Amino acid sequence: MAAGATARPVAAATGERGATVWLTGLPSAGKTTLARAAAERLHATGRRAEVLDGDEIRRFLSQGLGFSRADRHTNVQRIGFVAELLARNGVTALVPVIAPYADSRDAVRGRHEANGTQYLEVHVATPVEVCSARDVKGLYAKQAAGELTGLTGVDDPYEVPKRPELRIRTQGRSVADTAAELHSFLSERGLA
Ligand SMILES: Nc1ncnc2c1ncn2[C@@H]1O[C@H](COP(=O)(O)OS(=O)(=O)O)[C@@H](OP(=O)(O)O)[C@H]1O
Ligand SMILES: Nc1ncnc2c1ncn2[C@@H]1O[C@H](COP(=O)(O)OP(=O)(O)O)[C@@H](O)[C@H]1O
Repeated sequence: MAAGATARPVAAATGERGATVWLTGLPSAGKTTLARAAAERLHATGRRAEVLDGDEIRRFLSQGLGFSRADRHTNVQRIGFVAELLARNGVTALVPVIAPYADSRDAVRGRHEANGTQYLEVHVATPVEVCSARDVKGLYAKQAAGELTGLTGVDDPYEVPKRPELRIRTQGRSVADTAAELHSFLSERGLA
């Protein structure tokens, strides 16, 4: 039997539709906050959801990879592979990972489509000035101090998604407001 062919009936048996929901955006854009809020709301209604946290993945699945273009591509493909496995088994895989290159994101989308698995790209569209002011992990300050180079959106590329399924603006909005927008979007897609 072809690899993967055994997995699909599981989702059918539980009646749950899965999907990969990839939240792409700059560091401190709000990807993790929104992914966790979405998972919490899905869990509260008994839905199966997992957050594939970028930092955790880099610790376990992508240990040793850095932030070169090639390493970021490899990281994104690995995460995409795992997300698709979850999604095809009825789980909503929420992926708050920068994924700065359009061709990397498109390759992940392509594999989902080839497997008939729903893939939704959500651009967490927060301007770099706002991200830099939030600076959750102190990376923007480190870059400004010359202690870090290759920071996405500052001195490393971020290719803005041209046709995401959803673009969420977070500037000047509360987390509750943007989380509600994401939840409504998931509801419209039959995922919540
Ligand atoms: N140089 C550089 N550029 C961008 N990000 C950096 C860098 N160095 C460390 N970090 C931190 O790494 C976190 C995980 O990155 P990702 O795996 O999401 O990135 S990628 O998709 O592989 O580009 C990412 O997490 P988030 O802040 O949650 O986006 C950053 O905090
Ligand atoms: N409307 C909003 N949506 C999401 N995050 C917001 C919003 N407004 C402010 N924030 C804050 O921005 C920060 C985003 O951090 P985080 O979610 O870790 O970003 P990322 O995962 O993209 O690096 C959090 O401290 C969050 O509370």
